[in-house]
Amino acid sequence: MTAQLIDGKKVSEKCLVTVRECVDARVARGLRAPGLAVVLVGDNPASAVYVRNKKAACEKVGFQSFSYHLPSQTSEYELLNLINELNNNDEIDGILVQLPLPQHIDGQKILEKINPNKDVDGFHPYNVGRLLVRMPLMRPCTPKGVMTLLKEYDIDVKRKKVTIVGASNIVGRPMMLEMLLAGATPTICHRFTENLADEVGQADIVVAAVGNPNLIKGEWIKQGAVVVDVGINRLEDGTLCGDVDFAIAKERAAWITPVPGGVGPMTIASLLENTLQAAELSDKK
Ligand SMILES: NC(=O)C1=CN([C@@H]2O[C@H](COP(=O)(O)OP(=O)(O)OC[C@H]3O[C@@H](n4cnc5c(N)ncnc54)[C@H](OP(=O)(O)O)[C@@H]3O)[C@@H](O)[C@H]2O)C=CC1
Ligand SMILES: Nc1nc(=O)c2c([nH]1)NC[C@@H]1CN(c3ccc(C(=O)N[C@@H](CCC(=O)O)C(=O)O)cc3)C=[N+]21
Ligand SMILES: [Mg+2]
Repeated sequence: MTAQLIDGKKVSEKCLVTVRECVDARVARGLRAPGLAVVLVGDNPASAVYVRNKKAACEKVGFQSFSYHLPSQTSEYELLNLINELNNNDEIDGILVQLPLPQHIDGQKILEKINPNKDVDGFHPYNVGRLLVRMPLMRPCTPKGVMTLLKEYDIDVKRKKVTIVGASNIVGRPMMLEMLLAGATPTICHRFTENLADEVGQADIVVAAVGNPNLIKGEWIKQGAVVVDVGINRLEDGTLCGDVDFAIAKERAAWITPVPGGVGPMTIASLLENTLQAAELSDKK
């Protein structure tokens, strides 16, 4: 079997058109365009690229974007103060603090300072808890993007065995909660999981989110499975690849996401959807 490609770039563009239409309709009704604040601390080159992409996406859909680029020696106190200002700024509907933060700043403390209604990343424990108890509000962007992508290709997750490899707060764990909410039976694997090959081999749907190129061998994939590769790894020659051995996996899977052009663009699309949702929430107040 040769897998069909899941085109995240194409689906993300469709999502952006929908967001754009909603923004135009808001503005026509005399409402503000949604505003997104992106905060970057330090000079991580990868982070700078992502922040640029987010800004460009904001412009495409007609959002107002606010950028804050702070030096790497910014104190935790100064960053908390900035977030306080952004929480109180009525032109700002969404706040995104780019991760990772420098070592001397407690990332969890920063995320908890963000007003949960403006937490468009969905990383605040309040929003994670809402997803856990089946009352999602702001849903973490990458897992939400994966669910949108599967839905767009009519890939039903209900009753399916889903193996998620990687258990981070920003991808693996919320991915598990999304799958559970959608009626799948998720298994989540991490560093201490024994027999990773067996866990992957039993899955109808595999979601890889580790950050280790080719950790997942193509031969592990069950015939006809769906492979969603969240991993983004930059190789020495400058090219990007995922966590799954794509060439072999695609000869076994029914569906597979490429890297780039798979989950990455969907993360940005979800971010814009969440920011629009946050603006709509604040209209009601
Ligand atoms: N496409 C997109 O939009 C996005 C892509 N990414 C990419 O996804 C990948 C994961 O990101 P993120 O979740 O932030 O990464 P983290 O490093 O925070 O988490 C990685 C997870 O993988 C687990 N892990 C590490 N080694 C192994 C192993 N050998 N076997 C099984 N599990 C292992 C870790 O386990 P433990 O918990 O035990 O340490 C951890 O749970 C990265 O490549 C990142 O660039 C991230 C965000 C968005
Ligand atoms: N607060 C916060 N929120 C995040 O959502 C967040 C973060 N911090 N820190 C870093 C990770 C990583 N991440 C990506 C987003 C888009 C692409 C993306 O658009 N990728 C494209 C191309 C990437 C490229 O060409 O470099 C693709 O896969 O096709 C990738 C990775 C969001 N993250
Ligand atoms: Mg994300």
